[in-house]
Amino acid sequence: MRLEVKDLRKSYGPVAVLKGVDLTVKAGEVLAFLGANGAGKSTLLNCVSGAQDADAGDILVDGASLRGASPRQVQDQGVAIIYQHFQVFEGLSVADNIFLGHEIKRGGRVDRRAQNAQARDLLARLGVDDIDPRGDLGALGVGERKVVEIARALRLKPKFLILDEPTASLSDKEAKALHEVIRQAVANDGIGVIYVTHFLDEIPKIADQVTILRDGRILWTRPVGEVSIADMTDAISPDALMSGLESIPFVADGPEALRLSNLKTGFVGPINVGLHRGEVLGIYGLMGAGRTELLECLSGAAPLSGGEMVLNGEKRAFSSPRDALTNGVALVASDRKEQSLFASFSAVENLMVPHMGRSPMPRLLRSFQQEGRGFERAARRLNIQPPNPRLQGQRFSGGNAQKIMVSRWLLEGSGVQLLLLDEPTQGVDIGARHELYEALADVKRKGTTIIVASSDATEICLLADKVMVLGRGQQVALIDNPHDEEQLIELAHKAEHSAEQMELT
Ligand SMILES: Nc1ncnc2c1ncn2[C@@H]1O[C@H](COP(=O)(O)OP(=O)(O)OP(=O)(O)O)[C@@H](O)[C@H]1O
Repeated sequence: MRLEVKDLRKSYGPVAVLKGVDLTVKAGEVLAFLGANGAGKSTLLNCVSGAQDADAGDILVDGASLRGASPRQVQDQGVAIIYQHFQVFEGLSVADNIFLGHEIKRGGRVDRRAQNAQARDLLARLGVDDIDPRGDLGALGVGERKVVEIARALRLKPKFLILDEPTASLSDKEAKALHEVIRQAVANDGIGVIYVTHFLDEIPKIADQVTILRDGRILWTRPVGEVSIADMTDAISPDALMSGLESIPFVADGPEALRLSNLKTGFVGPINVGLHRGEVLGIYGLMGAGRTELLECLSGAAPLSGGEMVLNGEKRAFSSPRDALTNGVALVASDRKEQSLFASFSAVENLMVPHMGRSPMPRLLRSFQQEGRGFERAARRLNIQPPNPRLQGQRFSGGNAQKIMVSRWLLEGSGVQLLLLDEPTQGVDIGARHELYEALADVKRKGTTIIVASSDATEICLLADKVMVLGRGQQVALIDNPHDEEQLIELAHKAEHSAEQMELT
């Protein structure tokens, strides 16, 4: 049994994105599907899943064509897709999520007992026995939520499963558990998997074959045992700057730029930390630990409910992100397509957001030429594709949208003194990730204080001068010059676990 993509082509207006793609996945095989931001991966997945129509070519499952099929028909033909953005719902039980849209009914009513029993069996087949099908999905961590999505997909007994960046916001430990679940699914049911990721380290752990999509065409497909991480990096991003990635030493100079004393917001706190100009604080914790909530409070998007924040010697509590921005504090949110990117604004307008409210000149009189040059510089620096300043924000691929969001605050004259970044490299390809680290190092050198939250312990150790570990809203550790990734992972998991125990007792 095989899923075949044959000479698939797709253009958006005059821009050809897929230029004749051929791809084969066999039953019982995991194919890692890799490519730089904007290479066309999502476009291909959307054509396969029926979400978009290809212009030419074919998609075959066991010889039967899927061209022109609706997403429902594609699902009925045995192809399931799990998107990066979660499509499970809090407020519903795990079993209700698994059976959503396909409820088991008895006498016209949902048979919860049968659903719970079948959900338990499904999870057990994946080697998972610690998720209660009756429990609310809201109580689960992100790794477990992904497992629930996989169980839901497998309930329809697909022949092929497509996973789009499934580990994007998972800790290393959660990713490992998810790999095990996928391996079980492949071993039990012989399904074929297409696995899209930007984390090259996980490829040898999960994939059998590796395919590289570059610029709308397949560059090569090879067995995983025959390629190194360097081969993959080079194929994805030939110009990537891979050497010289080192932490930049930080020397405290002058008074503190930021002091948080017993700060509380929602379930988070008390938080205590002091930072200087040019110092980088990493916030490490599992999803749900309170990282985003803390950043939102500092950026004026969520209220401060206790303690205080002192910025450059003045006590502050921002009433809105705009208020924060006026005072030199900016946040790049993790869900940029939802929260930060203006979908209908052009790329250059998105980039110029920090300057808009401040420019004394009316919009029409501002220098388009200057803005264009700013965009050109940012596009060159982070390889924003396509480098078209007039393209609407919503037309950029996920990773390129992220590059635009971060670039906003890296431009000269953005006036930012405290830069808050939530998962800044999520969805960003290997080459651009390194460019982004370099760009942040520049910002740091110029004296901007940075707080960066990430679920990637390696990234935290590389960027941060100091790391705060959060677990269920509590500050569980503050470590200077972090270098031990395992220690961070252990601390975060332990904090989560002991909080769970405390709740149970
Ligand atoms: N609706 C659209 N209109 C115009 N161009 C589009 C549209 N959707 C995508 N594109 C362009 O198609 C190209 C491929 O995008 P796609 O999302 O498939 O890339 P990707 O490989 O999934 O990238 P990423 O790793 O960043 O998610 C990009 O250059 C993008 O700007």
